[in-house]
Amino acid sequence: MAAPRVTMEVGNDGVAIITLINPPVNALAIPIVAGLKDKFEEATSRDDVKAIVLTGNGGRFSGGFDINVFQKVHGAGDVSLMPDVSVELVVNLIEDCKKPIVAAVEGLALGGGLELAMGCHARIAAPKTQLGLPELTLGVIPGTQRLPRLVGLSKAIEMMLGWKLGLIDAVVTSEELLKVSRLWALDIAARRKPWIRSLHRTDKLGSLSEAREVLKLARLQAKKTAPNMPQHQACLDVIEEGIVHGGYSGVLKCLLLLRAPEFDLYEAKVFKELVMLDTSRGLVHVFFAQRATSKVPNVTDIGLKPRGVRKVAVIGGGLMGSGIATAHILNNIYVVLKEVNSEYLLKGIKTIEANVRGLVTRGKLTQDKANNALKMLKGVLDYSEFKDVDMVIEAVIESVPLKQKIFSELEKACPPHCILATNTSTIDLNIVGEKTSSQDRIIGAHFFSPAHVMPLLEIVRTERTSAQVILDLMTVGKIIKKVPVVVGNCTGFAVNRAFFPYSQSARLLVSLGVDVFRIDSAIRSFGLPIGPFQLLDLAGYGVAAATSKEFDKAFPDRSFQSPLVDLLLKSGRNGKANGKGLYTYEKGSKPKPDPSVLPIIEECRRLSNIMPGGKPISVTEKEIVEMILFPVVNESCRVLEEGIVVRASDLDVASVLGMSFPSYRGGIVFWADAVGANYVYTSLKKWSQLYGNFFKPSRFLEERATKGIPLSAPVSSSSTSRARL
Ligand SMILES: C[C@H](O)CC(=O)SCCNC(=O)CCNC(=O)[C@H](O)C(C)(C)COP(=O)(O)OP(=O)(O)OC[C@H]1O[C@@H](n2cnc3c(N)ncnc32)[C@H](O)[C@@H]1OP(=O)(O)O
Repeated sequence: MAAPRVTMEVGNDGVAIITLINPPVNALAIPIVAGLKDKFEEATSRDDVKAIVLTGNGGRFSGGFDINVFQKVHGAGDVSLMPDVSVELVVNLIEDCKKPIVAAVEGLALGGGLELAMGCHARIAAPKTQLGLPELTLGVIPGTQRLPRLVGLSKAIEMMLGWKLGLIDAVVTSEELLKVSRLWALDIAARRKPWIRSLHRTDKLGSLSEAREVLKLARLQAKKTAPNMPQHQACLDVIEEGIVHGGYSGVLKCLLLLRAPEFDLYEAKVFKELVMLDTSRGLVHVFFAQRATSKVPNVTDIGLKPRGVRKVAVIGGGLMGSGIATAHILNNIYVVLKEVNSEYLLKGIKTIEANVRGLVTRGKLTQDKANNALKMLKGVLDYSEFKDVDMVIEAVIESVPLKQKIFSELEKACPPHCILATNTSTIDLNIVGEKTSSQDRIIGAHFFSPAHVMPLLEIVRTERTSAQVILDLMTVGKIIKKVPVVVGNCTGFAVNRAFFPYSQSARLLVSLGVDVFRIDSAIRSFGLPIGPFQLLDLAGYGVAAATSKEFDKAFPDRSFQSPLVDLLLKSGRNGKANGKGLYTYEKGSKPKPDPSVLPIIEECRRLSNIMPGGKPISVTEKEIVEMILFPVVNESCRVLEEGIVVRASDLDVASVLGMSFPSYRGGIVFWADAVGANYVYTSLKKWSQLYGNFFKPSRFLEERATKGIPLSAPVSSSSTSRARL
């Protein structure tokens, strides 16, 4: 790949076209920032240049500042590696330039890319250009000063915290983009169009008291939605600084935030809280980890091309099947939904319609798109439509004989190229396909509920699944906007396997005398959206009892058998499904802890009989979190050792997207390394002595902790002799 560079061409009309070239997204890498400075200086000083157009090569303006530099800053702990974009380039060379500059924007302008465009004196865009300030998702703040001045404070805050607006001067076709931008720049030079420096504008800001009111509401909102992410509040602080003291002061303060070590303690503190904080490290890690999942050795690097998947059959119209069907039709893939009788079929179709309507109600889908999606669905009761399907996803109940029967039938009903996928969350795929001779095209497509919303697709392969089939499913996964993570075949695969101790340790803590609702609250404060017991209510106790059995069977040496779920079921409770769980559920209000469940919990403790000396143990919130999550880290270590995932960061992505582990903590393995393998190991060892084998550290954890090797370091070939991948 050619080195990143910036080019400049001066036309006969006196317009200099400055082009960013750094495929695939024209990220603002250090040489690009330097190149931009050079070219703007040159264009400003050349007499034959009357006006300037800034654009990106290859149909994309810029994906923003080069995130690799963040990683370098985190690695070296040295913030001076960040080049100064905001003042030297955007303010001095672009915004304050003596010649008009127009941004010709196409494809995307994100983060620092959008900031460059906003520093220009006008912006012309091609249709469907994606504009955004995703910096908060990386733990840092965006340029905060120009956007409020260009579009107003409320809209700017909306966009920085995640939404859209209109800050473009004209939208033209791709073909006309450069032509119109050139003319626009010349019009500004000739004063036929206004020469606007966005940092000077105040007309959209409103009065100071209005601004303070908007900021107050935004702060409250950010406190609720992003409680553990300091960058949100910092972003609002810096906006306020610019509104009170002027745009330049705001920009300078942003700069101070980044360059804090040279400045006073306050800035140093804010700086530490943002750029160098674990929040940013975690989020940047997840960004790259997510992209790494699309690189699977011996699948994506052997020259295979994905085959098109146009028609998919889904077997089973229950919650999972209808969610899976919804995900496909929303992305233009034709779906045949098969059920065993018309009553179940109708129910499945109604669920799909409700899924689609729900997206329209929440403003996530237009009515037109919803109608088109529903046209892509056909319900059937037999296999006659299966003769030309490219993939089948079986999503029936977890019954081995039923799945085996279905796969034998599929072998006869489907064309030979058809991918045969199962959505099982626990059953060994070799057993599912045992009665067929199509093991090479049998694969796990493990969706997470609700399947049309949750972003993770766990792709489970066996030793016999062909690379082509894996690649095809990865490609479909991306088309239906999931993040596919390829994993090996074992009980629970990667996510449920690593997280089975999560609910078990929560129940163990209850048996040791810790309050159910305190446990949920500690886990929520840590950053998961709901605690293990609210999750239990949501999933339903039947599901919990069934999956617990699978794990008890597979891992009897380290499974904690709590009587809690059985006792709850016996008392007529089934969680959210019947409105009677550990929480009470009333329409329109949040679930509330149900005090009438306390006698059941007392009975559970009596039956477990594990409280030391018969008295509840005393633990801090931090200990609660650790006693629940360190066993998850421990099982993750086994997943890593057995080669169930390609790389440790795949488990990070899977934990974030499948279990809602907080992304700003970087995922389960990244977090464990941040806490320290040795601390995890010694804590587990201590608890295993006090409370038994459930906490016993795995061999892998012990070895890494005692040798001081990070858990995320690649597993050596000798220890992956039993590798599944
Ligand atoms: C000072 C400034 O205000 C601070 C900043 O600008 S911070 C940066 C803000 N920008 C962002 O957060 C954008 C991040 N990028 C994205 O969201 C998406 O990559 C995208 C929407 C630009 C493109 O998505 P898509 O087409 O699906 O391609 P995707 O696979 O994500 O990316 C393609 C490649 O570009 C890389 N890339 C994308 N954006 C990048 C960036 N800003 N810096 C460095 N590399 C980047 C990816 O890592 C990936 O590399 P790989 O092929 O080696 O894995």
